[in-house]
Amino acid sequence: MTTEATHTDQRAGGTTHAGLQAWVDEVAAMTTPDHIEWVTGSDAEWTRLTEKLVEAGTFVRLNEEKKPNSFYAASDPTDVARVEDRTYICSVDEKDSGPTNNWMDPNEMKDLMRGLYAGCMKGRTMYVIPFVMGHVEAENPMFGVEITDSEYVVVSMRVMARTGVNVLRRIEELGENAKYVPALHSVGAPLEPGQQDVKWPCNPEKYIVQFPEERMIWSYGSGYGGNALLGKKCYSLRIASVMARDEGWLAEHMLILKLISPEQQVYYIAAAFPSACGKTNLAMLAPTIPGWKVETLGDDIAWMRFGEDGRLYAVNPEFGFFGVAPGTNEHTNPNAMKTINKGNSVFTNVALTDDTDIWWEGLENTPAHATSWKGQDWTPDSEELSSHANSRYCTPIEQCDILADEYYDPKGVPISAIFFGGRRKTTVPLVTESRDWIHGTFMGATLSSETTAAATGAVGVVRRDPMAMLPFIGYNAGDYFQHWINLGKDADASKLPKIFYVNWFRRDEEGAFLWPGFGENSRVLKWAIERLEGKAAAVETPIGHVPTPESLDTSGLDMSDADIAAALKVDPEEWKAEIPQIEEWFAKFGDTLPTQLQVELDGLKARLGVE
Ligand SMILES: Nc1nc2c(ncn2[C@@H]2O[C@H](COP(=O)(O)OP(=O)(O)OP(=O)(O)O)[C@@H](O)[C@H]2O)c(=O)[nH]1
Ligand SMILES: O=C([O-])CC(=O)C(=O)O
Ligand SMILES: [Mn+2]
Repeated sequence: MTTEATHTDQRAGGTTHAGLQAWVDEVAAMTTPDHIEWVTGSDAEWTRLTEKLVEAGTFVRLNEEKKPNSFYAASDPTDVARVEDRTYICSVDEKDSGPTNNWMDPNEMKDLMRGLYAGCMKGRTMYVIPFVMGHVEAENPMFGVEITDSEYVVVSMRVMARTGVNVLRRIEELGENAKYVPALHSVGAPLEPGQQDVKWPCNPEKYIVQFPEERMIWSYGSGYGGNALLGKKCYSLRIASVMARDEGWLAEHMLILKLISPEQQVYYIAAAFPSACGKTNLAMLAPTIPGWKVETLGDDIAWMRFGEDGRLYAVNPEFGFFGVAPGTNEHTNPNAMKTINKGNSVFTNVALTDDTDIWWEGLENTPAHATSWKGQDWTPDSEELSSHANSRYCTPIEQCDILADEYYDPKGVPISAIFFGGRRKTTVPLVTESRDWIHGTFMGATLSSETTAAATGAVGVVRRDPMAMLPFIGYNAGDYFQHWINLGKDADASKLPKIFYVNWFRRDEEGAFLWPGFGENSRVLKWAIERLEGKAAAVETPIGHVPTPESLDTSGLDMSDADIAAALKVDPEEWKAEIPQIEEWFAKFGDTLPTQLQVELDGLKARLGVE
């Protein structure tokens, strides 16, 4: 045997876990890759794969001085965001996918996709990525194995999840008792012998499919973000939400932050905002109010279980940040900037500067010339944007200077407050406190937001996005609401997190944001904490408790009293206009809508004086 062949054999790897090996063999027989590699997670492997991506033109190595060990990628212009209309929950019973998900019979879907998968990895390498969401030392480690034919995915998965040989060894130790989510991914672009590859292989036909009963994921056609990094939305939200329903916990689209008061009191807060509505920014907040400090635990996903003390504990299952690039800068998110400047990151669909650094709209030091994400010359006078609105940085969480030590605790942190928030130009005030858990669940269930570029489709359209989970609930959303209510009912009410509804995005008549946001959002965190402590005043309104102008700390804030009042305003007329939309939304659920939510709606109508 030649040295080269030995080397290849080592890479080929394999596992002593019979079930896993059988699945890998079955997928290989179906997709017919040229090679199979078991991903180890070693540095040498990272170097080899990133070099391969550079050679293929998918990656450009960035300036070592500015972004060490970092890469720029531009995707195919048709493959830039999650594809919600191509995302399916293939439960056995259609009813279980509910009115908010696409559904197809699981057997029909498998037949269809087997047709697509047949030979789809021809000419490519099939990578097997053992990973764990959360801690490998957790009581029930949440394993997954992603099979993919994309090196970009392998490299990104290494940043976003704990991957590699240590995880595989743990799966093998647990043997057939090890539960793992099989997650199959292909870009759907086989290569004929001698055929030149493109920089960003993908297929115009895309399917992002969850099989909830089997805890299994099949993804085809896309190489980007939540479509392809299957540990993230597909597993940690869609599949995990089904596990959570069955086992009595919550898998949520939430950041987790640690707030430290000037008196050194510590509070943990979780917050759910729809995609591209401010989770990463709030998670890494640099408070503008003196003496307050924020540390980060997570920016996108929270798994929450009740602890023995009756409190709700949250862990972040991820290992990196997949953050929206545009708008990120030294002012809005200095902590993200520090994190990415340490390197070891992948930047997708941003602009490439002439000194091989990256740039995007909103970043400081606008270059006189750059190459846009579409590969075109770009100058500040260009009509087109340099970066796609859903361009992203993918960066290791451990590089974040303000990462809280508790991130490493598999038990998680006890949550004191949950924020729901959306992007609304009108109607929704800066912050509203719910009366109790059920009212808070109602706020979450009726959460609305303007659509963003994080998913394909129209941007800026107001839609209901319950708990910021509309694209991520892996089952019937009516049952999901009931699950939230049940968890509250079974808990000690005094230990439940308090629920708040926030909106950083209200506009004035000229269309400008009323609230400065970002670091100033610390003022809202402070008010919420003072409400928990019984220290801050509030006005009772038909929709809940909002701050009195005096109770919100506005010292040093450059904002007129009129603007503060406008940001906090509850306008009954605007809310009356909201009612038919909520009714239409609730009507979708038929008899799966929990009666408690109907009671909440009736109460709101009565308080607003709506018939
Ligand atoms: N006006 C305003 N914009 C904000 C604020 N916070 C975030 N944004 C902007 O909202 C966009 C998305 O913010 P992110 O924090 O990345 O959103 P996210 O919720 O983490 O998004 P996903 O990663 O898609 O789940 C960025 O362009 C931010 O600049 C805020 O307080 N005020
Ligand atoms: O999943 C993705 O592609 C990015 C993300 O966090 C979201 O859209 O919420
Ligand atoms: Mn997200």
